[in-house]
Amino acid sequence: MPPTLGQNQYGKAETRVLRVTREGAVHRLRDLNVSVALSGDLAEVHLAGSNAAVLPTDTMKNTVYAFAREHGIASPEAFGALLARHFVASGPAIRRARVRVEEYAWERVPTTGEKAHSFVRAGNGTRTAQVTCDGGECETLSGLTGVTLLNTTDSEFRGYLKDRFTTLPETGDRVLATDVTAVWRHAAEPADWDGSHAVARGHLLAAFAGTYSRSLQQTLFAMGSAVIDNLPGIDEIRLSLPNKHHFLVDLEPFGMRNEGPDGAVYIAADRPYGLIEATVLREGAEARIPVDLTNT
Ligand SMILES: O=c1[nH]c(=O)c2[nH]c(=O)[nH]c2[nH]1
Repeated sequence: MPPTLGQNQYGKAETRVLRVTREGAVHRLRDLNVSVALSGDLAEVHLAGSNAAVLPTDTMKNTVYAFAREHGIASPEAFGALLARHFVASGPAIRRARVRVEEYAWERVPTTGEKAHSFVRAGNGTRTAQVTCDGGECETLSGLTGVTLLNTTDSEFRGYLKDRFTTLPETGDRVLATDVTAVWRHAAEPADWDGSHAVARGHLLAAFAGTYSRSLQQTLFAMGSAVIDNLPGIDEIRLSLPNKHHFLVDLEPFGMRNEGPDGAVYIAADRPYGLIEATVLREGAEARIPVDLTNT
């Protein structure tokens, strides 16, 4: 029996687009990285070498730039939806279009006078969005990645299972640090995507800061719950939290005690790291965010 074709998709990955909007001397910008993936009835392309159903990926790239000029970029979600709706209708063979967007944030450099055209790249993570259109049905996911958080106290880890390979000492006071990747699903589309994202982000940060942590797992659930509890339009959130370990340095060889009310010195470990991942759902909601979406 000859081999058969399995799941396939194609598209243009990582089209970088900067949209500048000018209102006199006051400029605004949106800086995106857009990845398109189309799938459908594309067997003949792979099996017979017919390109009749293939919209070139080069055209997809051009469409991203042309849409940015023509429609502007209101938000990553709105721009992703414009593109996904366009591409899903691009040819009879295409059944599904998925558009992933990363947004790089810029802050204004404060300047004197009327001019407002200088920006500094904000270093607090990347906003993400994904719009998938299956025929006429579109679903939007929002999210963020690379938001680094750290608590210098209010974190303990003890009472865990121990076997003959366990060496980890129990601790009632440790550093808790992570790089947040989160993806959330909207049951109802917000009127203001940027506002909704800022509120969700704020609740994630506040819950990390405000939770007395007995484990990163517990903190994760508190962060996800804060979003579900405070944003009625969000039904599901998935979080991927690496445990960025900070171990107390052994300073005893130098006759020094490395703890006390005046602080301590930690090794900021790189690898390996714990990886804590979970989905938090509104009661009765369906789990639809793919488990590995937060890892790609
Ligand atoms: O918050 C934690 N959760 C774990 O599952 C775990 N495992 C571990 O070694 N340290 C930690 N910390």
